[in-house]
Amino acid sequence: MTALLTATGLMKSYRSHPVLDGVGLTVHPGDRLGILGASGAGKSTLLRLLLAVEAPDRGEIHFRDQPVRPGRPGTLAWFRRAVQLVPQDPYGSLSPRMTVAEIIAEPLVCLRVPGDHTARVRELLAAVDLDPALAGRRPAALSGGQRQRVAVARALAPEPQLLIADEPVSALDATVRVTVLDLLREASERAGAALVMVSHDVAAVRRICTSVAVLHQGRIAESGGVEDVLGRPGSQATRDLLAAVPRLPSVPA
Ligand SMILES: Nc1ncnc2c1ncn2[C@@H]1O[C@H](COP(=O)(O)OP(=O)(O)OP(=O)(O)O)[C@@H](O)[C@H]1O
Repeated sequence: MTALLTATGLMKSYRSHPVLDGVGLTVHPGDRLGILGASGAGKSTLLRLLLAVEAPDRGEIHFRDQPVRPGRPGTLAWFRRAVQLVPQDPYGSLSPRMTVAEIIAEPLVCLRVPGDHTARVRELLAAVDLDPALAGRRPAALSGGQRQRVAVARALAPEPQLLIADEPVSALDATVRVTVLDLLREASERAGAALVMVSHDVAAVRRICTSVAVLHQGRIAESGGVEDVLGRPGSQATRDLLAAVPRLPSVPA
């Protein structure tokens, strides 16, 4: 099967301090890959490279065999449509002046998708289990969980092939984390989009991901199927992460 996203030998240093040191990973259609790492492991840096907002010092990223490098505005329009971000903080990431409907339609407007987006917005509200009556509300009138559902709907709007989620539930109350995680899994599955989720939270990765790569001091310490890596950890980095995080209930059958 052709890979969706391939990263090989990614190196990145800031002021001669190496942050990523030869990172490689592959995402196939339908994968849900968790990138796990402690604070400072290089997760956010890797995410910026994968989103092509920053260039690696060395190494390459390909999306469906096409090279991806940040460059002149417009040159990556195809990639900007195919890969969408679900940001970490639903409080900071939604414009307070826009309505829910405007926020969800925003990528379609930015990507100059023609037509009236009302029907698509209604469909996306349903896809993330939000009441259509919320379409005219502004983010301040929503709960944290509802805001993150809006962020997921916005990311799904342009029918992406890959969602990249940056600690998508770390800013939410423990009580809504599980429902938003499950929603992310179900919505990405239904939309046929692969998922890469960056997290320090073993329980979140275990709950919704199919595979995992453990990032430690800028290198992949180990990677593989979620149950293989987290059930039989082969690195101290994974054992330390497992020791640090409380468990969430497992997914109902
Ligand atoms: N733009 C930058 N300039 C200088 N140093 C940076 C920059 N971005 C990241 N770093 C450094 O790179 C290292 C890894 O940071 P990064 O944010 O990628 O880790 P992380 O795994 O996402 O951590 P956290 O979970 O705490 O967000 C840190 O030591 C950080 O200080």
